[in-house]
Amino acid sequence: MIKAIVTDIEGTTSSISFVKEVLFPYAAKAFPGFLDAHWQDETVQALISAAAEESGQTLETPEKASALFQQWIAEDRKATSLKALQGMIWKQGYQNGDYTAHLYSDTAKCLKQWKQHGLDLYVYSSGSIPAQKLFFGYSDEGDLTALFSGYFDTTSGHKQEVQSYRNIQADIGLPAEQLLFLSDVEAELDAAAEAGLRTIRLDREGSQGVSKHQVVTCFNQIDVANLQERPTAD
Ligand SMILES: CSCCC(=O)C(=O)COP(=O)(O)O
Ligand SMILES: [Mg+2]
Repeated sequence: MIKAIVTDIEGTTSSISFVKEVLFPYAAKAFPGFLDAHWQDETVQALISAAAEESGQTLETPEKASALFQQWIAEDRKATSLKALQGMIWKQGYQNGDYTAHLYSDTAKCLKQWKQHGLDLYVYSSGSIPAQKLFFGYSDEGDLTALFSGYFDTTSGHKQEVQSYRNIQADIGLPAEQLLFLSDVEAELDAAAEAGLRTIRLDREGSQGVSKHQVVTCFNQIDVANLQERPTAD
């Protein structure tokens, strides 16, 4: 039996456009001011050092660092340092009421039903864990953080790598075949399946074509009461 669900955010619980057209531009615009104000903070400096190492650049001024992060945002780079800094910047936007996090109309209802059915719920996103908590804490449907038993980000590994799902499975502490991973990205689902997880692809627009995985267009189509485990290969 499936005992826990691990869900992606962008394209799965929530629209890609909210992330790309609201969150990313907000962070890009706020980066220069944020880095000016927090340049001496120990945590920020550690993240700048990580970004300098990853990029091979010397980031000795807030201006140089801002330029790099703005380039990475434009490229949708999933760098852990960028994601941590974005999370810090988005906090202010959520707290000011500049936006709430988009959820598809079925998301909150189904997450609540699945939880009520006895399933443990987890998030796995490239957004940092603090950013994920803000996302579900300030969602269109209010604070949903109580529904989740845990959160995973790129500190568990990148989403298209098999080892990331092995790490997550070990942290959750359930056999891989009792975990269901939901995502809109085929390569993420392939990696999760290779680690032994059950997978379902979300095709929210109904336009993504063929998949090796079960495909649904909304969470309502996932019948958790009848979800079979992935057969174990032996
Ligand atoms: C925590 S919301 C912002 C998500 C984000 O930064 C991102 O890059 C989207 O990644 P996902 O793994 O959810 O597709
Ligand atoms: Mg996604």
